[in-house]
Amino acid sequence: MERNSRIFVAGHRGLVGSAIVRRLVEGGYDDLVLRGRDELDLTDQAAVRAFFDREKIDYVILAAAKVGGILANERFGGDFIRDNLLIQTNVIDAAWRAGVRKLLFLGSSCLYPKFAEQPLKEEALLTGALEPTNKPYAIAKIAGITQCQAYRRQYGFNAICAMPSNLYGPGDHFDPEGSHAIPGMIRRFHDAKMEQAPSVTLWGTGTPRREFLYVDDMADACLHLMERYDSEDIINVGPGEDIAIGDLARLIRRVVGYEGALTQDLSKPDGHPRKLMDVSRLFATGWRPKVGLEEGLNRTYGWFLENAAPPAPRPAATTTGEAAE
Ligand SMILES: NC(=O)C1=CN([C@@H]2O[C@H](COP(=O)(O)OP(=O)(O)OC[C@H]3O[C@@H](n4cnc5c(N)ncnc54)[C@H](OP(=O)(O)O)[C@@H]3O)[C@@H](O)[C@H]2O)C=CC1
Ligand SMILES: C[C@H]1O[C@H](OP(=O)(O)OP(=O)(O)OC[C@H]2O[C@@H](n3cnc4c(=O)[nH]c(N)nc43)[C@H](O)[C@@H]2O)[C@@H](O)[C@@H](O)C1=O
Repeated sequence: MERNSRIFVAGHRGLVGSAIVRRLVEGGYDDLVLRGRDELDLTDQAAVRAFFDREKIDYVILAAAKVGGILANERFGGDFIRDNLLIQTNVIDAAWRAGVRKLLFLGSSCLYPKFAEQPLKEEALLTGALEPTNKPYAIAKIAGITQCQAYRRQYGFNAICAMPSNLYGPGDHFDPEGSHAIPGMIRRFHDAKMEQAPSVTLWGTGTPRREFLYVDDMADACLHLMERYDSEDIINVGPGEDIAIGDLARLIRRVVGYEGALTQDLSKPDGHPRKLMDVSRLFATGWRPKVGLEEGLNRTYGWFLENAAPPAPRPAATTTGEAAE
């Protein structure tokens, strides 16, 4: 990608999209095309076609999608499959029709079978039953990968597909119910600290393991792949190490500075028992992550405090009716 290329970052306000914009600006790319959902609804095929006809885009990084944690995926599967099929089908097709030179599509490690051999090689895709909690989302994403591969074979369209591990960092969503594990736990430990609550509830058994990549490393990997990767084969993107959810919770408790107890809500789903990916294909291209989990959590909590923390609870009124000191 040349510094003056016209680059459309779809989903530029999201966790990944905003990190990609930061990384592009840092790299001196000065012709970024950014459209929020309010300006361009990517589920609207006519609007997407008209946008690509008008804007003469050179490169597309598709970081727009309907995304959420395990509970949101379990509860709103219709939204997840519909919106993701529409967004990706519209953008990939319109980009090809408009002569876009290269497009990056983002899958996810949760597309792999629930019980595939670990660490997960890219060849494991479609070799076994999916995890039920995010099957609608996973089926949509697998369709997106298949569309990219079919457009490369039939039309010579240079679309590549990355499979990110779980991601976290500045710009994440901290809603305690709909978010992913790290932002959800940061929010709950923070709220418990502010309210001096005696304990925090952990979803599920805490035994599943997850691989977490800091979002600025993800953004760096996206640019690396846009510059160096032109294969139809999917490519895993992650740090190549994972952590048990229970250990993650204790680490986040320390980062937030909460001193209460941990309880479990076994009514919440565990999801995949593990989905550690084999990242040797990525590492063979010379890329490595830079931000470890504890450092990433500290940076994320700092961003949360600056940008997303709810107002501190008002001190309880004293008997004289004035606020306590
Ligand atoms: N977060 C994670 O742990 C992982 C994410 N991924 C993938 O990375 C990509 C980005 O995810 P992430 O950044 O976390 O998601 P976010 O929810 O943070 O961002 C998604 C973005 O897509 C935009 N969007 C959603 N629907 C539409 C629409 N109809 N029209 C236009 N824009 C739309 C949102 O806009 P708005 O802000 O207006 O809602 C938002 O900016 C996705 O493809 C996801 O599948 C893969 C693995 C892990
Ligand atoms: C990212 C990727 O993968 C996602 O699936 P997931 O990895 O299972 O998502 P998750 O981060 O929400 O949960 C991870 C684990 O953590 C446990 N857990 C504990 N406490 C909280 C908690 O407070 N919130 C959440 N969300 N999970 C918690 C939770 O029970 C589960 O065992 C897809 O939805 C899909 O979005 C996708 O692409």
